[in-house]
Amino acid sequence: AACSRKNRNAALHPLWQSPLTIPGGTRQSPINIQWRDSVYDPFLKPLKISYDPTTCLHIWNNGYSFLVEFDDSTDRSIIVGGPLENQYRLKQFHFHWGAINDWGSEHTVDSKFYPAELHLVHWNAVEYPTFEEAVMEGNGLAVIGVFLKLGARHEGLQTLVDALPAVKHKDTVIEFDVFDPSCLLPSCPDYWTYAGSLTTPPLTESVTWIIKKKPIEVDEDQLEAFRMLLFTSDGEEEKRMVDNFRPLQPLMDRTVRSSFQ
Ligand SMILES: COc1ccc(/C(C)=C/C(=O)O)cc1
Ligand SMILES: [Zn+2]
Repeated sequence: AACSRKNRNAALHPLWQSPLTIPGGTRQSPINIQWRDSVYDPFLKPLKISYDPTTCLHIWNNGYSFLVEFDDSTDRSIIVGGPLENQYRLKQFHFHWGAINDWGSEHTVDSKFYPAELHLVHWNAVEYPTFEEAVMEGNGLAVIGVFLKLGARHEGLQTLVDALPAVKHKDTVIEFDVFDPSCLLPSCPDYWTYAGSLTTPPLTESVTWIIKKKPIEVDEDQLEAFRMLLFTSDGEEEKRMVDNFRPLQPLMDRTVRSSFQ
């Protein structure tokens, strides 16, 4: 008799209709960073960041977040050092945030959520010819994560916030041709680093994560500006773009290293 195949649907994430867990995944992101379990690595170098503000191109609402995308055809905006063996080119940055200030970040520190998290996505253009190919390789990407906490207004972020109404709907783009993302980094050099993955499809295990220890401060109006964006296209029933973060993933056989004692 034909064997009956139990049709067990893997849990699907409401946002992307894609599996929450990657079969065979051993290095998925995000994770909780347990401060006392992180291991100080004295051989970690300082992270060197050099961005050329004129490589900024545009802001795009891709229906999941808003991406600020950069011209990555040359090595004008790069990071090097830290845990990285090569230099990596800046491709885009984006954020994850909640409907309210109690949650929104993807990573947590000692199980604490921040209201939002910035991801600066870089790729290994030394070893791979295109971003798309780097996305598929274990050392293909390096993402700097910066936590956002509620506090003083962030003047550098405000120029970005002022442009958001122009990309309210999914698949809208606005030219944004001068911006220096280093203004969004905390001055403290301390970071954690671990081997992980993308947190949206294709969820590939290609990311060296560099999570800054110190958050930056933004004010309530700036977080509210994120929350007035829409997941939906113009003309569709409006769905506010909020809670666009992936659930925490198991640490499995990984150690989080710290650049500080
Ligand atoms: C090739 O298609 C891609 C889609 C998304 C991404 C990223 C950078 C996802 C994430 O930020 O988690 C990369 C490639
Ligand atoms: Zn992200």
